[in-house]
Amino acid sequence: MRLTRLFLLTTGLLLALVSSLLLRSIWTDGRQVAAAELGLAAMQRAYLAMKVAEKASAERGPTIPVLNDTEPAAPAKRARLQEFRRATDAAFDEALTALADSSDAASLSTLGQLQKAQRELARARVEVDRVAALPHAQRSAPGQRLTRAPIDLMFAVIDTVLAGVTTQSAAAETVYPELSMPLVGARYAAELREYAGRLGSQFTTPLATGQPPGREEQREIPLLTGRIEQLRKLIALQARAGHTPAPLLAAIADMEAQYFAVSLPFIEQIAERGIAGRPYGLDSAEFVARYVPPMKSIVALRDALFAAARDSATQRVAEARQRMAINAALGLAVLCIELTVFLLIRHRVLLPLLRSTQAMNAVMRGEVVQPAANPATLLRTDEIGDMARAVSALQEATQHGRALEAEREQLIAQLRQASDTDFLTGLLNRRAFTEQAARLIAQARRHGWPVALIVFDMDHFKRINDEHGHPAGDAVLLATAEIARGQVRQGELLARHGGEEFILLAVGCRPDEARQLAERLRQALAAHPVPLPDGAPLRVTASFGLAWVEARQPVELDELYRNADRALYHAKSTGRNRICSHDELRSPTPD
Ligand SMILES: Nc1nc2c(ncn2[C@@H]2O[C@H](COP(=O)(O)OP(=O)(O)OP(=O)(O)O)[C@@H](O)[C@H]2O)c(=O)[nH]1
Repeated sequence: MRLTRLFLLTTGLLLALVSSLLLRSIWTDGRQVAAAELGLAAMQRAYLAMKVAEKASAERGPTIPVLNDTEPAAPAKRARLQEFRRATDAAFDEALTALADSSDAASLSTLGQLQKAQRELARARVEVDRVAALPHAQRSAPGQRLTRAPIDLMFAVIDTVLAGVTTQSAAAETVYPELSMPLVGARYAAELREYAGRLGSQFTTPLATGQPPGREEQREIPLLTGRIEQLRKLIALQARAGHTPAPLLAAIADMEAQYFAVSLPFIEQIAERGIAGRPYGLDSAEFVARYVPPMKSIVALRDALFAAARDSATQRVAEARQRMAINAALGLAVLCIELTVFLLIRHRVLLPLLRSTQAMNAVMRGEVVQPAANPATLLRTDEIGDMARAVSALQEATQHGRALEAEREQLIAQLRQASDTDFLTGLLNRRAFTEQAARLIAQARRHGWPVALIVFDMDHFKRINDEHGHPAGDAVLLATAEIARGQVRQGELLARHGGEEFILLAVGCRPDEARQLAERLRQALAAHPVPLPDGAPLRVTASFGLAWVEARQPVELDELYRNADRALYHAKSTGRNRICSHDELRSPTPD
């Protein structure tokens, strides 16, 4: 796998891992926040239901004086009762509205329970009003217990409301179990408030009538006192479990000081007197004035428990939100670092590596290449800088070597050409001619081609040198070479054979064509006077010796040359500026 790909892959995997861890953590915190918010909302609805219980319980306070009133329809007592009833109704309205706004199953169930309690309360109130309208003598007739029945109906209302409270509290605990402790405590406090109220209610009729408590009251009082003590212990247990905030401890201490240290002993004393048939020593109004206010400490404890639950949940929500924010920021930072590291490694390692590799490949292919690294990379002091410098040095050394090689080859070519070429005329020299002619003759031999050889020599050349000087002789040789080169065709080999003698080999050339070629050369030379260095034209001629072999005849260069040379000699000796062929030498001369 290529490094770039491997690096991309590992970076991607790392990113995926970090992102999934972060997302998981954010998702967990998000769920906790959502659960806490749901739990808080459910707890608030439970609190509203407890307020209903509190108000409906408090409504019994002004109900009992109205029921026991000696003077029916006493306006002040009636007005007070109406005021308490309105408070209960308002508490019902608030709780029912909140429950109706929430669509979960627990809220619907609690809504049903509170609506049932509302109907029960309506019936209880009707009963209260009916009994209160009866003549006093009828209401207070011993054994009739007419005033007790409506109060029992009101107790039933509280039981129904508390069932709703339990449903709603359980819902809050289910979605957010951390609320469990304070909510249970608050429920105990609400129950304690109710039972404390009921305990007080046992005495209002006996106190109003000055009678000892009836059989029913005597049975209820120890039951209620026992339940109250039980709730006290449960609340104390709740308070001892885990960390209890200072305001909560203060509320418990306040309840102990006000209700348990004062009100409860007071009520036990009243009960004792009543059961013993002794005078109570206070009327119903005085009893209410002493017994009811300390009960506020129980409600205060309930509210303190709610506040503790709310604070704890709110704090956890804030902590979870903070964690989410920190995790998101951390995640973003990790992503940025990952990306930066990736770009840095790509820019500082992978790209220089790639460029160096490309440079080395190009060097191997012998291509002209761009620099192996940019100037900044070459200045680096790390390993990549070392590598870039090494590759760059290799590149330079290779380029230098190549330049030397090219120079050497050029030199060899020049030397080869110089060794093959006649320095004066630029034609092939004798050695090169012999070499190349041997190859051509071998080729002609293989194919059975005819071959012709023409040897020509300048006439009276010594005289030219002698009369016009050696440079003039050189000029004549040069001009002769030029003229001859103009007559030569592809495949014909022309050379300066030595001194003022030239040689021309024509492969695939028949005898008649060879003679025509020699004639063209002779005429061309004769027709072109050579301009001497002093400017004067000089007419020059040459004599030609011609030899050949017919097609498919054995051919040897040496033999051909000997024949052509003899023919040339003959041409010289028979007048010069003429062509003589070897066959003429063989044929008998006319004279
Ligand atoms: N200028 C010059 N002269 C050369 C060169 N090579 C040979 N010669 C001269 O060519 C002359 C050849 O003379 P000869 O062999 O006597 O022949 P010739 O004078 O041409 O007489 P024929 O061949 O009989 O017509 C000599 O004087 C050589 O010195 C050369 O490269 N340059």
